[in-house]
Amino acid sequence: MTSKTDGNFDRTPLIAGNWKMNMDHAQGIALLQKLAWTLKDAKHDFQRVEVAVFPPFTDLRSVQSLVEGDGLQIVYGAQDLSDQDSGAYTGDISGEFLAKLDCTYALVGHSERRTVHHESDEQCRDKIRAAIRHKLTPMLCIGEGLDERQSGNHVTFTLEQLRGSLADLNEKELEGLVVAYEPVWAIGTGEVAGPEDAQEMAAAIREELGKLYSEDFAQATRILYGGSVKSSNVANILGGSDVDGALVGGASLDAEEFAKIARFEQHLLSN
Ligand SMILES: O=C[C@H](O)COP(=O)(O)O
Repeated sequence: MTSKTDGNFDRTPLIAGNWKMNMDHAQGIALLQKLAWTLKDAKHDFQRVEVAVFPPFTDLRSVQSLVEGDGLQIVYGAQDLSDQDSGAYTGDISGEFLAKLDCTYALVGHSERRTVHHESDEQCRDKIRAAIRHKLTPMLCIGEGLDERQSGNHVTFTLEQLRGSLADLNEKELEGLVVAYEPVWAIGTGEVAGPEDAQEMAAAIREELGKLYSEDFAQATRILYGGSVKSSNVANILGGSDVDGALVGGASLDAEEFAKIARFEQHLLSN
């Protein structure tokens, strides 16, 4: 096991920006251009720390053109996908369409999908299946609400979501899976789980993946933390040995701030 402070990572860290329902396609292009310039100026090594953005569906074609046209190393994904591939599903978006737009990732089961749209673990599992069918890497989001946290039931609750969302899926299909732990009470609220909380849950998730699959799979799977991550707290949060990156909401809408988050190593090394 290597530690982050000696300059080595067990897994390639991933800093992901979820724009949520912000940024039309013109704004999205301006944001992505600024992010790319800022990271280029900082000589960011994308092989060392991967950077991804999750724009709204309507931005994805423009994002694809910019990334391809300018040869950017930033990757991108969709905020959701349908569990179906085509047909009479008004308003839904097929993984097939997302694959045509060269998306790398698809978020599945973000807490805002689970709460606002009442998505169940079973639906999340079907969406993961759909992502896999179209060679999109699923980023499964799980995490407890305030009640579970306050009652001390947060680990049990979150691991149940993990098991429910992965039920019947095998290790081979899930290769590359990313899990994002997002305590709902810390999303967009300014409340941040402490580094110990993030590490506690990431370690529990990894242990559970080891039980469900193999130890190799568990060790290879990246586990991110999400919830009010900023440049001022990212280094602490990512200090935990099982926390492999961040899923960033609000702070990803500011190119300079998000670039600083992606450059978290600078903070780690100066600590
Ligand atoms: O997908 C991102 C998470 O919901 C975190 O959002 P936030 O950074 O605005 O709290």
